[in-house]
Amino acid sequence: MKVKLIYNPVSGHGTFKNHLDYIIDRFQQAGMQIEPFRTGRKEELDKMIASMNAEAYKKVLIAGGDGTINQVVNSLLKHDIDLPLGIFPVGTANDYAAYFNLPHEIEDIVDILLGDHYTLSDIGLVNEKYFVNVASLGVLIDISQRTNTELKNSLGILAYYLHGIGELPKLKPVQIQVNSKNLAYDGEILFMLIMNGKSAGGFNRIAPCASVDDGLLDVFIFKKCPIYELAPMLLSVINGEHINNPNVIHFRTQELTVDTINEVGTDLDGEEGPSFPLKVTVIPKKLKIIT
Ligand SMILES: Nc1ncnc2c1ncn2[C@@H]1O[C@H](COP(=O)(O)OP(=O)(O)OP(=O)(O)O)[C@@H](O)[C@H]1O
Repeated sequence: MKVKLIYNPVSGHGTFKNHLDYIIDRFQQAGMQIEPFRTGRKEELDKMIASMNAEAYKKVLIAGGDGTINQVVNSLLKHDIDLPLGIFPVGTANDYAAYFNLPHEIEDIVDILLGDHYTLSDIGLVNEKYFVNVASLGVLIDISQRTNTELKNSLGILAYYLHGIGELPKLKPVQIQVNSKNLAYDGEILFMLIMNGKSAGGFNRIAPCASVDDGLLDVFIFKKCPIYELAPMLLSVINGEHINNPNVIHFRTQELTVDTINEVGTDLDGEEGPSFPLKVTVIPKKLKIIT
C-alpha cells in the first residue's frame, strides 16, 4: 500500500528533508511505500493531487506549517479525495497541529503516523475555499502577509508578531458588517478571527474554548479602540484573557456572513483568502486526522 508524503522544503527551518530517509525506511518496514512530493507552485500540487488514484493510497502525510496543510486540504477536497491525513508539524507556528498535541521528535511522530488512530476534525469554508484552523481579516493580516518569510523563520514567531504590532498605531480600522443567527454587528474593527482550532499566529490562548469537533466556529471581533487601549488588548490576547476585554466580541456559530466596502485583506491559515462579501460555514467532522 502506498502513502503519499507531501512536504514543503521551506516550511519552518527547512530541515524536514533531512528526515526523509528515516521516514521512508520506517514506513517500508511496516509494509507501506512512501511516495514523496516536494511542494513548489500551488498549481503543481493541485495537478499532482488531481492525478492521484485515491484507492491506491492508505493515507496522506503532510510535512509543513498551516499554509501547506491548507493548500493540500483544499486540493484534496476539490478532487473528492477522502483519505486519513497525518501531519509532520514542521512549520513556524503549526497552530492547527498544536491542537492535536503531536510529539516533537520525528521518531515519535512517525510512531503515531504509522498507526490508525484518528480524530475527526471540522473544517471551515469561506466562499469556495477551506480553512483548517483560522480565517482572519483586518489590518493585522495585511502585515503578516507582508512580513518577510525569512525574517519570520529566523527570528521566530514572537519577533514576527512584534514586528507587526510595531506598525499597529499607524493602521486604520475598517468598517464591517457581520451577520449570523447568533449576532449582528456593524462597526469599526481592527481585526477579526474565525477559529476552528485554539491557537493562531503562535498565540496558543486565542480560543481556549474552541474545539475542532464541536461543529462550531469561535468568532472574535477586535473592535476599534483608542491607541492607549491597544497594548492592554494585545496583552490580554497573549494571556488568553481577551474574552473579558470590552473591546472584544466573542460568539460561536455554524455560519456567518461578513462584508465591507473597505480594502481589507483576508487570510486562511496564513494563505491569502477570498474577497468580500464572505460567506463562512463549518463542515462538521470532514477531516480524519491521524493522532
Ligand atoms: N518549494 C517551495 N519554495 C518556496 N515556497 C514554497 C515552496 N513550497 C511551498 N511554498 C510556500 O510555503 C507556504 C506555506 O508555508 P507554511 O505555512 O507551511 O510554513 P510556515 O510559514 O513555516 O509555517 P506556519 O504557517 O505554521 O507559520 C505557501 O505559501 C507555499 O506557497
